[in-house]
Amino acid sequence: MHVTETRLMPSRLELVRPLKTARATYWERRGFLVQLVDEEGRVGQGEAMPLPEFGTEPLDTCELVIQSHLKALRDQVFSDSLDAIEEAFMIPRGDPTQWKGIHLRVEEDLPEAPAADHAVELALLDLLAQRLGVPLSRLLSRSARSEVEVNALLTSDGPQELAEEARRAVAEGYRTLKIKVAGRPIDADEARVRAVREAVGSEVNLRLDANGGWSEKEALQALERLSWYGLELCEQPVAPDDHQALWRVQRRVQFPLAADEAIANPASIPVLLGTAGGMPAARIFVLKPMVLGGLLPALMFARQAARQGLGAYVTSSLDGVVSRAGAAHLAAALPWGKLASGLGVGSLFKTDENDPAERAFRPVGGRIVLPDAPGLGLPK
Ligand SMILES: O=C(O)CCC(=O)c1ccccc1C(=O)O
Ligand SMILES: [Mg+2]
Repeated sequence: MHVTETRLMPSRLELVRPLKTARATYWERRGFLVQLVDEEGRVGQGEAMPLPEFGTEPLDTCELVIQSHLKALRDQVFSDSLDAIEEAFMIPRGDPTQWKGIHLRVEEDLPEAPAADHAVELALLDLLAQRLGVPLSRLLSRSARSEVEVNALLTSDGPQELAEEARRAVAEGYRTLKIKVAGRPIDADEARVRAVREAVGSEVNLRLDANGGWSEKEALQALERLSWYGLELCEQPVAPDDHQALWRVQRRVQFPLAADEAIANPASIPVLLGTAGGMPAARIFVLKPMVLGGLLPALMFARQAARQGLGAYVTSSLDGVVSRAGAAHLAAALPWGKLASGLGVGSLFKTDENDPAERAFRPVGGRIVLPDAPGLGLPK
């Protein structure tokens, strides 16, 4: 492919109402849209929405690194392959006269910037899949599924409102509900989880997310009490850097724990997966492409987890539709499709309901049916 033109535009999304997690409260999201144009006028799209509380770079670093990547890509010609895209983000070794393809990270002093890498990787993947005439999910895996199940993220605070929101989600067709917990007394969370379970009955999966907001002792107390209501899993019950605590809590509870914030640090991945010698610290991994630096690193992680007998699912990090589209294609390409993905956040933003891209990736009946068009399949 030949990148003849690059574009970078700021983007901003306002939430309908603030989203409170144990880690931060979000009112809006800011980031960048990237477009890459090839020699035949095709346009590949990518997006960065950094989430520094989850280990990505801040907004200003993100912009600088995207600019550096775009400069390195402009007027370059390279092979139409996933390998070429994967290699572009690695620091090349050895004799520079022997280097093949493109290299975006030649300068060692370019800061780590997973959200910036994500944006440029996604635009390259969209463009490559369009050039090859296949949906992005099929480019990632020949056995990709055509649709993905998603969870409903419930955002109310009080038990009654939460129960009402849960009822609406189940009536819409969602089979998995996700509730943010921690950052409040355990009694309050118990009242919330109980209200939801009573509202929706025993067949619906209830998934919790503590966003690292409990101490080990609190996590054990809370999860013992909340497990009474039947839990599918709990994301990140304890602090992200305490893998030992995660492992100890996992040994004490009957349902799987999912490592989310913990996997942002690449150095901890072998410990979490159990490939460093010990037991895995969690049974499931939450893959946020924005935090992991793109779809390809996330897919590698999922394949490694599957080899260890561990599960994985994809969630957005409260992103715009371009990122959510990419994450949906990744979810369809994961080795396991059993766990619902966290991609139904479009309705949390003040976006135009009739925007064709939002419509294409909005869950219907609790699932997203991927477009059949080449690339991301984002309508023009
Ligand atoms: O999983 C979902 O439904 C949406 C993603 C989500 O909950 C989230 C959104 C922004 C920041 C962190 C998280 C999280 O999973 O911890
Ligand atoms: Mg989470």
